[in-house]
Amino acid sequence: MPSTPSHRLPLSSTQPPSSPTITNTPTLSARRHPPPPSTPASPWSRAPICRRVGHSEFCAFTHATFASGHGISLITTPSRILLLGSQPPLNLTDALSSGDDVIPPPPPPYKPTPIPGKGLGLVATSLIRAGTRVMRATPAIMVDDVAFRGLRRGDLKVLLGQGVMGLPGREGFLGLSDAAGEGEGENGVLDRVWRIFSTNAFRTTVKGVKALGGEEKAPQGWEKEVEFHSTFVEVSRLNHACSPNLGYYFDSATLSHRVYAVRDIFPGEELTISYVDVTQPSPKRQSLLSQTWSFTCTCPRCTAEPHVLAESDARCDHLNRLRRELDDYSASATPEKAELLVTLYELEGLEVRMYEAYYRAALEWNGVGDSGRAVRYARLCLDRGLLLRGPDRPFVESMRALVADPTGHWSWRFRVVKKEREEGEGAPGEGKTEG
Ligand SMILES: C[S@@+](CC[C@H](N)C(=O)[O-])C[C@H]1O[C@@H](n2cnc3c(N)ncnc32)[C@H](O)[C@@H]1O
Repeated sequence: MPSTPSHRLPLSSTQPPSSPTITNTPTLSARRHPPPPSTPASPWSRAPICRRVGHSEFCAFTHATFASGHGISLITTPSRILLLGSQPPLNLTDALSSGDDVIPPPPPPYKPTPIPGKGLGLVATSLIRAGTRVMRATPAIMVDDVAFRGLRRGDLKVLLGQGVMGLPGREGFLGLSDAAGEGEGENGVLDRVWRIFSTNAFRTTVKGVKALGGEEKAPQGWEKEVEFHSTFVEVSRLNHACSPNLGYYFDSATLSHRVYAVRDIFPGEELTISYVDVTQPSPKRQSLLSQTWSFTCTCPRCTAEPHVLAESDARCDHLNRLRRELDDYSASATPEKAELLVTLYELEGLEVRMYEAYYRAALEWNGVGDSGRAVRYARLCLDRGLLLRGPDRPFVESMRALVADPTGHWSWRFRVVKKEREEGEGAPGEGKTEG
C-alpha cells in the first residue's frame, strides 16, 4: 500500500455522471400522506405517496419557484428536506440570482444541434476563450443516494415521476435523451422518466448540512456530506469526449453545476465533457462508456490509427504508474518524474486534468528546495484547479500556502531531508569495521 502522509493532500478525480447500476433492498411499505400544509414560510410541497427503505421514508418534495421558476424536486427524507430547505440556497426563491451573476450573459455562446451518431449536442456559436464559464445551472431533480441505492426500482420510478411532474420546467426534463436507460416497461411515462434520469444523472455532494435532529436518527450538529444523484437539463445535452474542451464541478454552496472552457473553443466546435476517467487507456474508457451509456466513443483519442492508439494507451499506463509513484511518500520520486507527468498530460490533451500534474510538480520542486519552480507550478495548479474543482478543496488550500510561504510548507525539502536521513541511517552492515 502506498504510504501517504496525512498532510499530503490527495486529489480525487472529476466526478463522472452517476452510474445507473442500482442495488436494491426490500421496501417495507408504501405510505400515503396528505399534502403538507402550505405555509407562507415554506415554498416546499410534498407529493402524496412516499416509500420506505428500512426505517427511512422517502418522498418527492418540490420547490416550484426555485431558480427563476425552473423549480427543483428532491427525493429524500422529510428530516433532510427540513435541514436542506432551511438553509441557502434551498431556502431562497431564486438561487441563480443570489450573490453570483449568471455569466456569460444571455444569449449563451452555444446552441443545441443534432450531431451524427450522438443525438443532440451543444455547438459553439462564437469563440469561447479558455477559462470562460460556459454554464451555471441548478438541478431539476436530486435523488438521495440512500433512496437511489435502497429503493426498489418500481418505487424509485413512482417518486421520480412525482418529482418530475411537480416541476414547472418538466418539459425540459422530459425532452432529454433516454438513450442509455434500460427497457421499455409497461409504465409509459414513469419508465421514460427513469430512463432519462439514468442517462443523465451526475453524482453530486451537498456539504455541511446542518442537522436539526428529529424523526430520523439524525446526528446533532453537522452532517458532513450528503450524496445525491442529480439531473441538470442544459448540462445534460453535453456529449462525451476523451479530450474534452469543458470541465465542470458541482458547487454545493449554490447547488449549481459550473462548466468552464479548458481551452479556446471555436465557432462550430462541439462542446464536450468527460463521462469517465480520461487518464485510463482506450479499452477501459470504451468499456465503461458502452456499459453505462450505451455508445462507442469515436473521438480522436479513440479512433486514431492502431500504432498511434497504442502509443496513446502506453502513455496512459505510464502516466498512471508515475502518478502512483509520485503519490507514494516512501518512493524515490523526483521533480523530473513530475515534469514527465506534465508532458504526458499535455500529449494526451488532458487540459481538463492538468491541475493534477501541476500539483505534483509543485510538491516535487518544493521537495528538493527549488521554491521558484514550486511556486510557478502551484500558481498553474490554482489557475486551472479553481475552475475545475472549485475553491473549497484541500489542494487549493495547500497550493495557496505554498505560494505564500514555500519554505514554511510541509513539502519544503522533504525529499532532501528524507534522503539525508536514509544516508545517515546507512545501509545494513555499514559502519562495521572488518578484522
Ligand atoms: C447525457 S446524454 C448527452 C446528450 C444527448 N446526446 C442528447 O441528445 O440529449 C448521454 C447520451 O448521449 C449520447 N452520447 C454522448 N456522448 C456521445 C459520444 N461521444 N458518441 C456517441 N453518443 C454519445 C449517448 O447516447 C449517451 O447515452
